[in-house]
Order: sequence, then C-alpha cells, then structure tokens
Amino acid sequence: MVAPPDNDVLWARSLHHSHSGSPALTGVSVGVREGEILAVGGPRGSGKTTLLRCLSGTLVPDEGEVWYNSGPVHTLGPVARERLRRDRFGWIDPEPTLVPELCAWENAALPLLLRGVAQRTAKKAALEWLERLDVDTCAKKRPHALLQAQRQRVAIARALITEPAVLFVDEPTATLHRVDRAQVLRTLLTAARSHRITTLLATHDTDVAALADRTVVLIDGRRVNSRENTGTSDAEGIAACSLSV
Ligand SMILES: Nc1ncnc2c1ncn2[C@@H]1O[C@H](COP(=O)(O)OP(=O)(O)OP(=O)(O)O)[C@@H](O)[C@H]1O
Repeated sequence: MVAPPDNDVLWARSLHHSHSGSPALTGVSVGVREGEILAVGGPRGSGKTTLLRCLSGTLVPDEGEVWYNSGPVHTLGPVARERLRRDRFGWIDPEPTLVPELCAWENAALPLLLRGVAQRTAKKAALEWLERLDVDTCAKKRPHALLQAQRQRVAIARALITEPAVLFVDEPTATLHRVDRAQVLRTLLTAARSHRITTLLATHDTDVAALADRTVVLIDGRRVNSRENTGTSDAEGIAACSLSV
C-alpha cells in the first residue's frame, strides 16, 4: 500500500467496483482536502453514488484503496467501518428518511441521543440547527405534516448536528422544486463551510456542481476530469469533459 498525500483528508486510489457483475467504477482515484467542498459530477448511472459509498466505507471496493486521515478504510472490518461512519461521517440521501413517529427536533437530535447525550442538550442543539436551516417553526411537527423541502432540511440538520469531519451528500435536492433547491443547497453549503466540514456532493446538475470548490467528473465509472470552480456555471466545462472521453 502507498501512503496517501499528507494534505488530503480522504483519498482513494484506483477504485474498481461492480454491482452483480455490472461495472460501476473502473479505476477511479480521488483526493479531498480538509474543509474542501468537492462535487462529484457526471450523468446518471456514471458511478457517483457508488464512489461516495466506497469513500464512506458503506461499500468495500472490489479493488483499490480508501484512506481517511492517513488510515486505511478498505481493510477495516464491518464493525470498525460502522464506527468510523457513525463517529466521523455524515450522509444525506436524495430522499429524506426521517423516523415517522418522531417530531422534527427529535429526528434532528437522534444522532446525539444515540450517543448518550442528555435530552436537554440534544434538544437545544437540534433547535439551533433547525433554526439555521429555517425550519425551527416546524420543530414539533412529525414528518407527515412537513413539506418535502422541510423534511429535507430536517434530514440535513440531523446530518450536521454531530458536526461530522466528512459529509457525503448524494443529490440532496433531487426531489425539490427549483426555488427550494437553491435555498436548501445554499444553507447546506454555508453550514459546511462555516464549520469546515469536508463535503462530497454527488450531483448530475452542473449548476449545483458549480457551488463546490472543485468538481471531478465521472463518465461510465471512469474519472474524466477535475477542475477548480470559478463561481460561474460549470455547464460548459462538464460538457467539455464529456467530449474528451
Ligand atoms: N445496487 C445495485 N445493483 C445493481 N446495479 C447497480 C446498483 N447500484 C448501482 N448500480 C449500477 O451501477 C452503475 C452506477 O450507479 P450509481 O448509482 O453509482 O451512479 P450515479 O452516477 O450515482 O447515478 P444516479 O445519478 O442515477 O444516482 C449504474 O449502471 C447503476 O445502474
């Protein structure tokens, strides 16, 4: 094994992974710097989710290495990987999966309550995150009484409440309307930046990718390019990357 570069908090080399014999990643290498917001772009089915799942230790790649903070992840057993995910990583899915029996603040507080944090402390932290995410007025409502955008904000609060070292975000606004999408993304990325949370954001939307510091693009399970974002739309850049395959 070759040790990863010192300045990358998360690093992967030559990842290969197939789902039931169908290749999803075919030799992807990537490094993420501490505090960086990295977009993983590319069309649907290009391997973005599979890459995030390998990097977060949810999936063990068929081949290749994943390192977090200079420690190998790909050689860890299931219990150690689960502990790493619980203690250091956060994950936001395209569809918010909240516990239906719990109200919004209880859902947001859940990771702290499961760690044994006192209810009063966990509730205070949850209410603060719900306020930052503009859903504090929904704190006592259960998921069925919330709009989809509100549910997603509660799921984001739940992912951020532990202030994870690395946040994995998979198409977080896929199910939202355009206006909600922009607001939710801006709030999420502002929170990640202000807490220096290293963030990997999988998205097929070039406008979303343009909000990150840098974009790596996957096509058919291969990395085709990487570029620093300039703050303007990346549409042309990603289109150009696609043409270079
Ligand atoms: N559990 C699975 N079983 C079988 N094939 C899968 C599974 N998960 C993903 N795949 C396949 O692996 C390839 C990569 O999928 P993946 O979800 O990683 O891509 P993606 O870029 O995240 O796509 P999307 O934007 O649609 O979420 C696709 O061809 C997909 O159909």
